[in-house]
Amino acid sequence: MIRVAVTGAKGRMGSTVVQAVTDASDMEVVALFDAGDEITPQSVNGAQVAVDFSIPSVTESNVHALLDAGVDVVVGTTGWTEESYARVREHAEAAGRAVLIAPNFAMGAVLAMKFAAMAAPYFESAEVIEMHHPAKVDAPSGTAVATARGIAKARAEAGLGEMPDATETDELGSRGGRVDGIPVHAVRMRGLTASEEILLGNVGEQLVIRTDSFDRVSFMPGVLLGVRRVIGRTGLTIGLDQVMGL
Ligand SMILES: NC(=O)C1=CN([C@@H]2O[C@H](COP(=O)(O)OP(=O)(O)OC[C@H]3O[C@@H](n4cnc5c(N)ncnc54)[C@H](OP(=O)(O)O)[C@@H]3O)[C@@H](O)[C@H]2O)C=CC1
Ligand SMILES: O=C(O)C1=N[C@H](C(=O)O)C[C@H](O)C1
Repeated sequence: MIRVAVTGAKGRMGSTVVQAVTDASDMEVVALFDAGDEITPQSVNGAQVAVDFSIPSVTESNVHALLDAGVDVVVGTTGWTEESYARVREHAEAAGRAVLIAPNFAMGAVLAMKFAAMAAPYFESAEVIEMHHPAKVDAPSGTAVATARGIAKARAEAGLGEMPDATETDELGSRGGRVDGIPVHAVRMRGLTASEEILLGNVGEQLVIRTDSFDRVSFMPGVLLGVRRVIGRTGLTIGLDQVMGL
């Protein structure tokens, strides 16, 4: 049995993870953490892997505390930067432990990011629209940032230049934010859970890649896969695709 701790255990995602781990035949929940609970070598209660779905402002410090407690970590919380990745990579390597950080654990979203990067070199224009429930505290979504970065990297490697855009005035920021030059638009709407549309355009054609999570159970197969695959690794892995052989 894999002994699992969950941080952010009372949250929307954390409580769904607790149920999924409880239902998995090869795992058991051994520790739960929420705001105010201290993560120590004692309080992790022998956990081998922790799953963090907390909040962007605390996720990095949770990961450092979990590594200090001798636990590998699977992270779904957003808000990571190149600098925080670097600090965690260094800590995990020094500790001989593993951290897997994934902006999205839903299979559809993981594949949509992959397909977008594959398609990007063949289209003049690319924009990302992410759509989420109104209780989400961060924008743009971690998934949209990762999608845009993947598109930008693929465009750069293919030698593509600036996208066509004649906009001269945009006082309201209507053209969206830019992630590595790719426009990203965020919608917050009652009724939604998590959706993303990637629009790619050429003269006379458009490709739309869309992924929808209608329920948080959609993230659970990926989270459980991450728990199983993080064991035995060392250092930092970014993206579920990296442990899926994609
Ligand atoms: N990678 C993926 O596939 C997915 C990622 N996410 C991301 O996961 C994160 C959580 O989302 P969601 O579950 O909707 O958010 P919630 O706000 O529902 O849950 C966050 C939980 O973390 C708790 N918390 C606050 N501080 C701490 C702390 N120091 N240590 C441990 N727990 C703490 C909160 O407690 P309190 O309310 O008392 O402050 C709350 O219970 C977000 O960043 C979201 O973007 C979401 C879905 C999928
Ligand atoms: O807050 C959410 O709900 C989600 N957050 C992640 C993100 O920011 O990409 C993953 C998914 O979109 C749901």
